[in-house]
Amino acid sequence: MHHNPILIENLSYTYPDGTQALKNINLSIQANERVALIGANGSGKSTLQLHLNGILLPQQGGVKIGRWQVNAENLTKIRNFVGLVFQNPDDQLFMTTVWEDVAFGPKNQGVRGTQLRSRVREAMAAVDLDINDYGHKNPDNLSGGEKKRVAIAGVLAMQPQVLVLDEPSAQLDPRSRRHLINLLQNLSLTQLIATHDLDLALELCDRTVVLSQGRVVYDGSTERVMSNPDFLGQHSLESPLSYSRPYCNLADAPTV
Ligand SMILES: Nc1ncnc2c1ncn2[C@@H]1O[C@H](COP(=O)(O)OP(=O)(O)OP(=O)(O)O)[C@@H](O)[C@H]1O
Repeated sequence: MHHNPILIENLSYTYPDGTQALKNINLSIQANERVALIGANGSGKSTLQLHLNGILLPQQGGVKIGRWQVNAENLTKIRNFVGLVFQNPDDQLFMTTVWEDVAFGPKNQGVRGTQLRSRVREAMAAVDLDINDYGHKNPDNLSGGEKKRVAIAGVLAMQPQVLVLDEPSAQLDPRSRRHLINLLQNLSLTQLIATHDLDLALELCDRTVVLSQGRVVYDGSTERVMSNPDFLGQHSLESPLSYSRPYCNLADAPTV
């Protein structure tokens, strides 16, 4: 039987202080789909993503990852299946060298020896970090964008089926951002990308889910929602640059 990699049904979540962060979320994502998750600050993007590898467990409703319900018993399977890249790489990097950090996940999965070394080498190459230049560095001493790339490499090294990214382009300079976009475009993995970078969403994702105050208020074509400034404005979002600047592509400008 075929299972979608992500299936969320009637999911609600309230933090201990009473903040209702998710309200009856329904979302189904197919294999190899790349979906953008957008919404203003506090709309619930991170809370939703934390449910996808069981850092938060459903209070009401359910989350299925492949064949498995997200619950305490299935956590190991879920975490091998879903790689989550946090918004802040400092929450993810804690070893004393970049090499050890990238190796941490696969080591935990029991990978050793040559296989481990090639996992680390390939994951670092994917994020364009030279293993000879960066392998021995202490992650604490890297720039924000470099840390982000190490965090992504650490997740890729576990060879997940689903990649969940929380604001992957934040802190990246334009060239690293471009590299990241190319990387994500070339990965044949199911991806859910929470982002404020709506141009990145437009470029990478045919489908966008918009959250507003804990609810899904849109699930459909990225082009369609991005070209609707009124709808975006109602949910405290701004049109991406590529739509708000009519002639950013000089070839489209009228000739006088
Ligand atoms: N640990 C927590 N305890 C209480 N409330 C929380 C906690 N974490 C988040 N919240 C609240 O839950 C709501 C959703 O927050 P969440 O971090 O999921 O939003 P977000 O869409 O990821 O925002 P951002 O774009 O700022 O990252 C917000 O109202 C937030 O204040």
